Amino acid sequence: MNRAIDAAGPLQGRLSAPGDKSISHRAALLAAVAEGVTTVEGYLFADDCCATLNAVSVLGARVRRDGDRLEIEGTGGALSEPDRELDLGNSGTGARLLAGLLAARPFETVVTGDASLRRRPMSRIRDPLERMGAAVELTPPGDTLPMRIRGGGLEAIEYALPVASAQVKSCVLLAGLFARGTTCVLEPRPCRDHTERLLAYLGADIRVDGDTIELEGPASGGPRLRARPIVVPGDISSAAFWLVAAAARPGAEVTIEGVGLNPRRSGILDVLRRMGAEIEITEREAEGEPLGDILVRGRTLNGTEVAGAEIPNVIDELPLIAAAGALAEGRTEIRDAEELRVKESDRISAMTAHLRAFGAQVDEREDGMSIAGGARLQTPDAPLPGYGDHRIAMASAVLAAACGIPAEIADVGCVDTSYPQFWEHFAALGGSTRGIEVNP
Ligand SMILES: O=C(O)C1=C[C@@H](OP(=O)(O)O)[C@@H](O)[C@H](O)C1
Ligand SMILES: C=C(OP(=O)(O)O)C(=O)O
Repeated sequence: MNRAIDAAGPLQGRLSAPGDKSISHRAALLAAVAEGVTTVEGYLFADDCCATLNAVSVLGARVRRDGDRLEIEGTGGALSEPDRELDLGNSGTGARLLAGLLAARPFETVVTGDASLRRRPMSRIRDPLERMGAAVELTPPGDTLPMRIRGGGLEAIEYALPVASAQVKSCVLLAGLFARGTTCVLEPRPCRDHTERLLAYLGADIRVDGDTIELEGPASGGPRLRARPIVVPGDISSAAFWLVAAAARPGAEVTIEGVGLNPRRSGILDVLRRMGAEIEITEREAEGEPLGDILVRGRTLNGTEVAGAEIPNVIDELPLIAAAGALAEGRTEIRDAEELRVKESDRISAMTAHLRAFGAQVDEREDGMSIAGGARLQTPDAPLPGYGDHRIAMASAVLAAACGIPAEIADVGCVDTSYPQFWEHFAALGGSTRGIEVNP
């Protein structure tokens, strides 16, 4: 299915962001090894997080869904041997975090995923898990999925992350929950800390001091995570689509309610403010992760630079920041973002191609791109490929909405990976889009 975005006026209105994808994965995984029944409100029922739920239920956690509410009866750590391969679909987070839990179990599991996930690098989790004592076999030649893990008998390690990746950090911590001794992880740059927060909330013995995280393994037997209710905030990475669509278009005014404002995730607000966006935040009372409503009024934006320590904070918003750069006056530089090349698609080359199709001038670099703003954007000559990558498809839809010109995005099914209500929300804010059946 393709999607046509019609020319329309500036977006207006308010809506609630869907549940946070990163926190939903962690809620499912930690509840599965906790003692007792965890209730989860606001879980993201999108393809990625449903794949994680499915995996934990195959591993013996009891999962019940009642409307938007989820109940997960934990195994207390004793995940059971699965009777089939675990397919994490498109989800890097699901596959890499789950591997941390499987590394602790004395049986063999095969973890696989869709064609995109089977291209993504997995040696980054194999290396620390093997040092802890698990046997992890990846598929040659690229050390990718399918991955065969045989775990058990883990020893804690001290691990300096070679890449600033919250997935690798979390994988090591989840294994460390079951390892003998104190697991210590050092981050080269701050990346999202939802795992640390949730572990602390569920009673793990975890300490964070600057760039160092220490986690105690079980004193005896299993971990002592105790089920407690989890409320998942709205996903700032999903809210960001509307924030950018509104910020870059004079006349737009959009409020996104209930958005998670974890300081390691909210860099998109800093970037947009640097570009001149008008943003007002109303914080809300919340336990756990900080939360608030975000109001954005549209203006003409200016270019900016995004690099260094800011990159992990905005890693999933970079396609959108590139789109904002094409809409801004002046130059936008994105550097130190080579990780984008190993996401669901090569997001540097995908966004370069899309922005050029809209008429923007872009220099592609190995670790980012340089975008000359101020170009007169136009309708692309042909439907833009979605590259099977939800963020690319949605960022390009937003670019069309923000400049008010028609465009067609191909194969938009990938949007369900993280944001199944995306088109509905687009319409709720006054956008006009149409599904187009494409004959095979
Ligand atoms: O831990 C997480 O939930 C995530 C970490 C990031 O990946 P990396 O750890 O590969 O940087 C991010 O891109 C992904 O969407 C979610
Ligand atoms: C990179 C992403 O997710 P994952 O790594 O979990 O596939 C994303 O959602 O942009």
